Amino acid sequence: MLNIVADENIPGLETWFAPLGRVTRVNGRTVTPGQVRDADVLLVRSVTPVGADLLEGSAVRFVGTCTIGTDHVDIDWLQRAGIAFSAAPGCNARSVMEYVFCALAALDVPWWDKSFGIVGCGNVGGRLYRTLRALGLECVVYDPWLGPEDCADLAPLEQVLQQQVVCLHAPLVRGGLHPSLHMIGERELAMLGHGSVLLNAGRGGVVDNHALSDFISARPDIEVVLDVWEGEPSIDPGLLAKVSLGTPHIAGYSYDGKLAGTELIYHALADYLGQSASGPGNDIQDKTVIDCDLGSLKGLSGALLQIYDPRRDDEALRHVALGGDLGGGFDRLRREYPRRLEFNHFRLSGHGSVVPREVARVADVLGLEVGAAFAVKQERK
Ligand SMILES: NC(=O)C1=CN([C@@H]2O[C@H](COP(=O)(O)OP(=O)(O)OC[C@H]3O[C@@H](n4cnc5c(N)ncnc54)[C@H](O)[C@@H]3O)[C@@H](O)[C@H]2O)C=CC1
Ligand SMILES: O=C(O)C(=O)[C@H](O)COP(=O)(O)O
Repeated sequence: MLNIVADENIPGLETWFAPLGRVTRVNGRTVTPGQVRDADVLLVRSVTPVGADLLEGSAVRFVGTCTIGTDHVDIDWLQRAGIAFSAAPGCNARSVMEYVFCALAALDVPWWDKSFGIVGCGNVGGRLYRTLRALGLECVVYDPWLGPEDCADLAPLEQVLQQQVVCLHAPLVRGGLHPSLHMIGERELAMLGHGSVLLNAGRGGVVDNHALSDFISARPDIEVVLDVWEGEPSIDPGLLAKVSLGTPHIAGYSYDGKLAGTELIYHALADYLGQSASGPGNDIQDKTVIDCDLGSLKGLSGALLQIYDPRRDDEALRHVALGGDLGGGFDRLRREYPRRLEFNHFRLSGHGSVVPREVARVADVLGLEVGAAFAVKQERK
């Protein structure tokens, strides 16, 4: 029987993988070579460094990470060792995009009236870019691997950093032509415009956290939102104290996104094993009704917070920091993360009887259903 060793934080682990083999749960942060030596398959999330140190001499023939990011995996070594590898591209991209809008709503930023800069325009940044453009917002993109045929709004990094909201969605790349490690340092931070928002939901190391900490002290006009940090889970409590919103690397933690990661790796493993399998499906419920004010875009922004309010994650992280065990608390918050569903599981409804056409349009672009109780107001031209 196939021996599958897997991070215990993979949702739906037994439901999905038990039909393929015997599943042994391990702690992804502390898994040892001894625990994987006799495994055929290793399934991880982003907290497990995977390479020679863990797998040399093991029986592992397939590694799957149920995440978008792959910076924790030494893919070249796996290739040299003849070990098959799969990641889960795009699985939680919508979750991260929704985090961006909810974070802006939580900071009371009128996002429908801002210019945006995006660094890294792949599954996450690209989804955000297309949504912003569909909303009619100004948005420029820095991505050194893209050309004008991929994106009409490419711009130099300097220009991207001068927008009112700057969103970082680059992977952590340590070498090669375009390394991203500390690509946002003292010099780049100084390019941010007065009163702008800087949000990092890519990887902590893309921003020099030490430089960022000094920068925030000198520039209190900038709102910084950090979901990812250098040194996770033992992040800098001084930096946490300074940011406007700080969350424990959960931007991609919608239940849908996590489950999609599991599902993609399940199919990759089934393919590798030469099995055709449809899998067990998911148990995500139908629409929840949100009672809200849809009389204005500000009201719609408030409705987003009823779906997901990142201030709760921020408060929980600050609370564990006060307790003294920030590293342990950071991981515990992630392990015990509540089930958060994406926008398409909600129907906006509530007081008032008409919704301005613009609000209905924006809700639609964001993937939110407006309840039938509302008649969309036909504004006079
Ligand atoms: N906070 C969270 O919970 C999550 C964070 N992530 C992070 O976000 C990253 C991006 O995710 P996806 O868009 O799905 O990945 P992707 O691989 O689809 O796209 C990454 C994009 O970044 C670009 N890029 C590479 N080097 C760059 C550089 N030096 N400067 C600017 N752009 C660069 C690539 O050309 C590509 O277009 C992931 O690698 C992961 O590290 C992903 C999911 C959840
Ligand atoms: O998919 C990615 O890449 C992410 O950043 C994940 O949201 C990270 O989640 P964990 O693997 O750390 O649980």
